[in-house]
This record gives sequence, C-alpha cells and structure tokens, in this order.
Amino acid sequence: MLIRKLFKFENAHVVRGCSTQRCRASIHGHSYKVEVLFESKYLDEGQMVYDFGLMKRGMKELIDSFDHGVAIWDGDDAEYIASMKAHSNRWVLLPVSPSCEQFSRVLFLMIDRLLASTQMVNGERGVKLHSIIVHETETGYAQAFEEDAYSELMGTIPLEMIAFSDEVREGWNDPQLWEKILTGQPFVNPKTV
Ligand SMILES: Nc1nc2c(c(=O)[nH]1)N=C([C@H](O)[C@H](O)COP(=O)(O)OP(=O)(O)OP(=O)(O)O)CN2
Repeated sequence: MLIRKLFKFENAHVVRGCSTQRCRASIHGHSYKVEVLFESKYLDEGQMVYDFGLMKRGMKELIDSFDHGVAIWDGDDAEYIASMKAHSNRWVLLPVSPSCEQFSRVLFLMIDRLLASTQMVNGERGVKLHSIIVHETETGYAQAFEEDAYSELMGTIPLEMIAFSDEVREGWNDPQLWEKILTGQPFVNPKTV
C-alpha cells in the first residue's frame, strides 16, 4: 500500500544551462508542492502504514528548510553565490542545480537517510520511501524513485555537501538535525504526537 503526505514551500532559484531563457537567466520563485510517498505491506498498531503525524517532525523540518529561501547550486558563479548569501538570511547550498528533478532526488536522499535512522515504536513494519514528487508549478513536476535518487548516471549527490544557512538551522527544533542525520544518530519516534 502507498500513503502520501503533501508538504509545501516557497523558494527562489535560477537553473543554469536549461533551455528556458527565463529559467536559466533570472532569479524566480515557485510555490513548491512536495509529495512524500511511503509504502509497506503491513499496518501498525493504529492500522496505518505510518502515522501522518510522525511525518510532521524532522521530515517536515527538512522540507521546510527551503521555505522562503533561495536554493543555490555550489557550481554557480562565485559572485552570485556570495551575493545570495549576503542578501538572504535563508539559503540552502546544494551540490546540484535546483531543477525540480534534482530537488526530488535531493529530498529523496534526505528523507531516506532520516527514515533509515528512525526507530519506530508503534508496530510499523517494512516502511519504505517509495518516491518523492516535486511540483514546481501547477503544470510541471518530477518524481524521483530510489533508482533515480542513487543514480550514478544522473550523478551521485553527496549529502555532506549540502549546507544550510544559520537562520534555517535555527528554525529546526534541534540545530544539529542535519549533522545527526548525516552521522546516522537514532531518531526514536514518540509514542504520541
Ligand atoms: N524538466 C524541467 N523543465 C523545466 C524546469 C525544471 O525544473 N525541470 N524548470 C523550469 C523553470 O523553473 C520554470 O520556471 C518553470 O517552467 P514552466 O513549466 O515552463 O513554467 P510556466 O510557468 O511557463 O508553465 P506553464 O504552466 O506552462 O505556463 C523550466 N523547465
């Protein structure tokens, strides 16, 4: 069975090298919608695959890191990167360009890593991240599956190269959230949310 939780964020970017002139040469924003799809063959004590309430903790915080910020590719022009950082308190530096394809791959890897460190306490079994859908506009989206997120053909994404601005980190419940995810520290789900 598949379950799906929808998240939203507002973000600005520029996507260098693409065919669309407005997209590659002008900073612009999107109201992103992100669908997180989990799958399992089993149900937990609440007869659910995974309680939606549990998805509104670290996972929501990670996605919300991009809200009202700018997504910057670390391969972009150094002056552009410096000016974005200087003029926006909220930014995320990515080792890939922020197309919706790469957004869906990055978010897959982030959430998959968090899920791998999550200790479930309500009888959940076999819960897997099925895919991430990133809607960039009302009419365009990308969907990343495991094979896409970890694809060498599309380029390996080194998660440790992702950097969050101080203001983004301060918005998390634990400013060390990202380091804890990267080092595989356990996240024990609460019994109640
Ligand atoms: N495959 C992709 N194509 C494009 C991406 C992308 O991430 N992946 N991104 C863009 C731009 O960011 C652009 O802002 C969105 O493009 P588009 O869908 O053409 O936007 P419109 O608002 O013009 O959409 P309509 O609904 O068709 O008016 C470009 N391409």
